[in-house]
Amino acid sequence: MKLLDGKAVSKEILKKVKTDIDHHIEKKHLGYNLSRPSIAIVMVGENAASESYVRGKIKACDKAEINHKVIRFEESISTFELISEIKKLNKSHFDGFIVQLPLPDHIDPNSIINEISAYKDIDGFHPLNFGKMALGQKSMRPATAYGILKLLQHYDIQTNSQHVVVIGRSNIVGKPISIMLGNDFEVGRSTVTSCDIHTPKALLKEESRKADIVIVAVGKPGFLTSDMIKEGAVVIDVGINRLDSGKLVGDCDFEDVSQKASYLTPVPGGVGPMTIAGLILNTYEAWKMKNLIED
Ligand SMILES: Nc1nc2c(c(=O)[nH]1)N[C@@H](CN(C=O)c1ccc(C(=O)N[C@@H](CCC(=O)O)C(=O)O)cc1)CN2
Ligand SMILES: [Mg+2]
Repeated sequence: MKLLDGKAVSKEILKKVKTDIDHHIEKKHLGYNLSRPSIAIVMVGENAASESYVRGKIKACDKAEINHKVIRFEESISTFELISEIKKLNKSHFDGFIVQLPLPDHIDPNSIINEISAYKDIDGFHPLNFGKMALGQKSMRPATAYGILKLLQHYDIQTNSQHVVVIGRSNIVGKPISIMLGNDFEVGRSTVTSCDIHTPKALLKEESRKADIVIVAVGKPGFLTSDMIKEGAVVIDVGINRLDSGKLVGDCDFEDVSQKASYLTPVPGGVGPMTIAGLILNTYEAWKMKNLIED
């Protein structure tokens, strides 16, 4: 079994984004002195896990030399007030921004995401970007799904004509990765089966045991076991679960699944860092779009 080292691949991507930005700035696109990209990260209330992920995003911005600002609001902010802050950010100098999820229970995330300018939506969650992504058009793409594609590509793992089983259908991971792998692109053209936590276990197992690639994103430690995969399957573990002991684990029974899988993402150090790489790639896209830089 080979580990898919998301930490190392992410590092490589950040380095490349930095040098690509340097290159555009040195070239003085259209005769202008371009400023480096700058982004804002909106955080509402307090959430220890979100704090940790945002620290990761800040570190990544520093590595790629992307300017960043964290904007914090009280847990008690109303939907209306938050939307008015989003409208300000839409008109701001920032090339892009995100609203860190989850939001407090009294705020419907869709009502916020729908207000973000699609041009500044570096999470790729706005319906316009999601729709473009689904249609196979150029767009900002949901970062985790984008990161997974980059990881598969880095390790030369074929997706063409492969049977992929995705377990989980969240808007931020399961749904977009199912669509992207089903699209008609080189990293795509898969036969995708979409399952979730409600799929009867016997049916799920019947499907997942046929899969060349299993992507699990259900948020349940130990959910995927070796009897649910075929020998040599590629397993992408999107789960990030903190046990009472403080240990971070994914959705796979790691020891068990590693006996049978050909490739497996560790947790931590697998998909998590690739999510951040996806965000940085989207930032670079948004910056190029704003400055009319073509590829
Ligand atoms: N606005 C968004 N909110 C959320 C997203 C998102 O893409 N946009 N995704 C997740 C959380 N997430 C990014 O925000 C995220 C999760 C995990 C990691 C990561 O690097 N994990 C590390 C471990 C980190 C730790 O020790 O706590 C790893 O797996 O190695 C990065 C980003 C939900 N919200
Ligand atoms: Mg097959």
